[in-house]
Amino acid sequence: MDEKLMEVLKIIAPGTPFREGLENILRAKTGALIVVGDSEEVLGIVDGGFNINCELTPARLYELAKMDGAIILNKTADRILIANAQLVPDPSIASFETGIRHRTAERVARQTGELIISISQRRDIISLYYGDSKYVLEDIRVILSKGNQAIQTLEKYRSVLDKVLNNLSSLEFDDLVTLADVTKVLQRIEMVLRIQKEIEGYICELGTEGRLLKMQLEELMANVREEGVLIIRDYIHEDLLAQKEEESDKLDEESIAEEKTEKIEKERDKIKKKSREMIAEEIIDELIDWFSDDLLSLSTISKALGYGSTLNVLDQFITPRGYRLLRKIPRLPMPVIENLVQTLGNFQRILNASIDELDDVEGIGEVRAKAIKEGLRHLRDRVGLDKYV
Ligand SMILES: Nc1ncnc2c1ncn2[C@@H]1O[C@H](COP(=O)(O)OP(=O)(O)OP(=O)(O)O)[C@@H](O)[C@H]1O
Repeated sequence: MDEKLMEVLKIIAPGTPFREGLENILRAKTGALIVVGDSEEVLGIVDGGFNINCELTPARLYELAKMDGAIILNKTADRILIANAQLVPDPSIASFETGIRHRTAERVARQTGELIISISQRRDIISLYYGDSKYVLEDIRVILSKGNQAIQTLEKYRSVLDKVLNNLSSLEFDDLVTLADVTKVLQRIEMVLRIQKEIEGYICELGTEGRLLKMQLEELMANVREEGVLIIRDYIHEDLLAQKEEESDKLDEESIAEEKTEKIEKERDKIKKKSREMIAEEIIDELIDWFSDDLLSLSTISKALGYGSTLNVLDQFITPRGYRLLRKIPRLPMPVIENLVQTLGNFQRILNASIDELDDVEGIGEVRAKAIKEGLRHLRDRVGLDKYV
């Protein structure tokens, strides 16, 4: 579902007075033609009508729809501005609709870029026209049942994802991860994110009726994206990271003056740390976009991480930097994790470091060093236990 449609659906979501008015018109079978927006383009093609300028209530909208002609609302659809208006769009604009009402709606949408709603008198449907697009509203019950089905699918996918994530953790502790393991987990994460997008579309269309679905979705999606981003940060190839950092550095140079004052250097450091996170975020979004046509293949994912895409590349062993597992240790802030990874290099070295070695890292004192050791031990035990659940 595209962003524009999401916006449009929010305006007429169930629970709003506007939607209630539309449903009343639909039931009464009077038909209607409603323009949402009073831009100059719209006013330029309005002929006649009564100026009303009152707050939109379901009853008022319903009563006014009994009159011939179109109703013009403000952009946020909470005021009725004009009723009984004749719309005169440019007749040379192509329209593929048959009835005059729908033809007018399509033409006005194309000409003005506003949202036009047409309710058919004979057929029980509400059609939305925005720009060059058209969307026919479905019955809420149908969308609810689609949404519930999607949630059930998501539940299954999520439980498989939890297993593969735990399996990855276990391999990471044993230093036995291959690129294939990493790409399989990312593939699973992308599947889950894709279903999430679909359900968000339903929630948007359902308005207040989608509350329960929204709560279920939030619970099921807890941490999924974050885990994906951390996995990418753990495994993105050094060369790709360096290349992407160089690209974003160039952009920064344009925005930060060239003076080498200490403050600016610090600022730069902050941007650099932030940009690493952003690089991972970008990759995860890229993967969702690619995913829309096809099941994302493991070699495509490995390529996105900066490794080759040949088959045997997937068999190679790789060691994570450690962001994801370290993030699970309570009260260990991200800047400290960043220092750990920068100083010690990778997860195995962090795992096997002595208290003294950990103590030497910036931001870590003896107490914290012990807490890290303890945290990693707990985590390892938990990962081992979860393997058998
Ligand atoms: N240019 C227009 N400006 C304002 N209102 C219009 C315009 N064209 C049609 N309408 C409204 O649409 C009503 C129905 O027109 P018509 O029966 O030709 O449409 P239709 O597309 O067949 O719609 P339906 O599916 O509801 O029958 C008109 O009575 C009028 O209120």
